Amino acid sequence: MTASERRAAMTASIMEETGIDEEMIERLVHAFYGKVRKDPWLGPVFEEKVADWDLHLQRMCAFWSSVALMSGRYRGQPMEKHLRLPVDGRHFDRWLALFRETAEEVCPPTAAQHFIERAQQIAESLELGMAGYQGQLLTKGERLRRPDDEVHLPQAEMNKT
Ligand code: HEM
Repeated sequence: MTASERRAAMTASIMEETGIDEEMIERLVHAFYGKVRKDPWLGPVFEEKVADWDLHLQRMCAFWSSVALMSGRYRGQPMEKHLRLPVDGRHFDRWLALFRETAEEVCPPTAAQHFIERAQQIAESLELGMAGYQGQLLTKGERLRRPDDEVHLPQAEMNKT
């Protein structure tokens, strides 16, 4: 068996076990970013960076296909794209809450769980990487917290301070 045949076999077996296919990934990615764009914590951070939403959504479908189905469709450097964003652990919590909510709405339970577990692991590694970039070494379970004036806060949060 060649490497690409092995990969195809692996993808086929994950699809069979989880029920995930490219169409489900597309529905999940589109529904999730629909919520992200309306979210007061996350929406403005994305609007600032993403000029071409069709392209972003295509990349995110390829990314999730690679992560969830091991299809190898995505090639990129996600860490590099996040290091300088004005966010901290509060934004990651929000991102994960929206992702979990959407996965549970769009996917059957086994598939939702498959996506959520991977999202949690990647979110944790992005947060750790971002902390390192800010000069903070997080211990296990510790969260990245940055000064309020270095991150994007929703209007309601800013009024509290
Ligand atoms: C606080 C949470 C997050 C925020 C605010 C955020 C924001 C963004 C933004 C603004 C971009 C576009 C960057 C650009 O085009 O310059 C982006 C790209 C991306 N994000 Fe996130 N992100 C977050 C969490 C995550 C998580 C948890 C994952 C994975 C599970 C993820 C995966 C990606 C990927 C794969 C890209 C595309 C990189 C590329 O263009 O190749 N992000 N993100």
